[in-house]
Amino acid sequence: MTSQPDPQDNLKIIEQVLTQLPPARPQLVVLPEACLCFGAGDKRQRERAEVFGSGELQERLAKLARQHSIYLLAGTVPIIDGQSDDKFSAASLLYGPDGDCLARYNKIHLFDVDVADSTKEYRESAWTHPGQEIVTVATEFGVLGLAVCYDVRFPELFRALRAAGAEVIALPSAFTKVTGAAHWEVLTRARAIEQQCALVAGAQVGTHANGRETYGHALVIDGWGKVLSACDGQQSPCLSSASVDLSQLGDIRKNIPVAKHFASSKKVIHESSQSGH
Ligand SMILES: O=C(O)CNC(=O)[C@H](CS)NC(=O)CCC(=O)C(=O)O
Repeated sequence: MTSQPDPQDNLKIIEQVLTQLPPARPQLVVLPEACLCFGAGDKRQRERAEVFGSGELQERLAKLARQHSIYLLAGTVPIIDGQSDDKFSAASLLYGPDGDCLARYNKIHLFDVDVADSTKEYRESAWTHPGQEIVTVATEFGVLGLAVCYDVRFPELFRALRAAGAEVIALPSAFTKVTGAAHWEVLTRARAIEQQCALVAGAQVGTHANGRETYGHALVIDGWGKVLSACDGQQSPCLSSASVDLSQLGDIRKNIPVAKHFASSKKVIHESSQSGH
C-alpha cells in the first residue's frame, strides 16, 4: 500500500484489495505497518489513536476479517492505553475469521535512525511507546509470531518467537526506500531461514503525503527461505499471495536442528561473553 494520512482513504483501498483474495481458507492477510494512517505527522496520528478494544477503526477491521473469513493482521494501528502523554503504541492487531481481536503486539524496536534520504532523521520514539512483550498466538494454520518492520534487524526477537512456538511470523513493514533496497530481502529471508519459520511481510511502497519514500516488495517466504511470492515495488496497491506448506517445517527442523544446537551452545556462549573471551 501507499497509505495516506486519512484512514478512510486507506480503508477504501483495503476493502477493494480484499475482494481479490484467493478462495483458500484458512487465510492470513498481512497489511503493512501504519496501514490506516501514514505520513500524517505525529500529532495527527495521535488524534486518530483509539483506546484498545473500542473505536471505529478497530470495528472496521474486525468487520472486514469477519466478512472475508480471514485472519487479518493490521500492521500497526495507533493505540492509546490511557497514558497522559502525547505518545501511542504502534500496535499490530490480529483479527480472526469471527472478527474477534486475537492478539495485540506493540512494536518493540523503534526506528530512531539516520538515513541518507530526504527525511534524514527518523525518531519514532518521539511519538511511540516501545512494546514490552513478545507475542505469539495459536491459529487454525499454526502458531503465529508477531514482529514489525525495524524489529527484523534484531534476530534475538525472532529466536524468542521460535522458542515460544512460532511457525509463521508476520512482519508488517514500512522500510525506507534506501535501506529497503540494500537490506530488505536479505533480512527477511535470513530470519525465515534462521528460525525455520514462514514469514509474511506486508510493505508500504511509494511516496507518501509527508514526502517519505518506502521500498515495498511485500513478500511471502517459506520456512526454507524461499520467496514464494513478492510485489514488484512499483504497483500500489499490490496483492502478493501464496499457499505455504507448513508441513515442510517438520523435516527442516529435524534435518537442521538449530533450536537443539542453540540450547546446548547457550551456556558456552553466555559464559564466554560474560568473561569477555
Ligand atoms: O511512522 C509511520 O507512519 C510508520 N512507521 C514507519 O515508517 C516505521 C517507523 S518510522 N519505519 C521503520 O521502522 C523503517 C525501518 C527501516 O526502514 C529499516 O530498518 O531500515
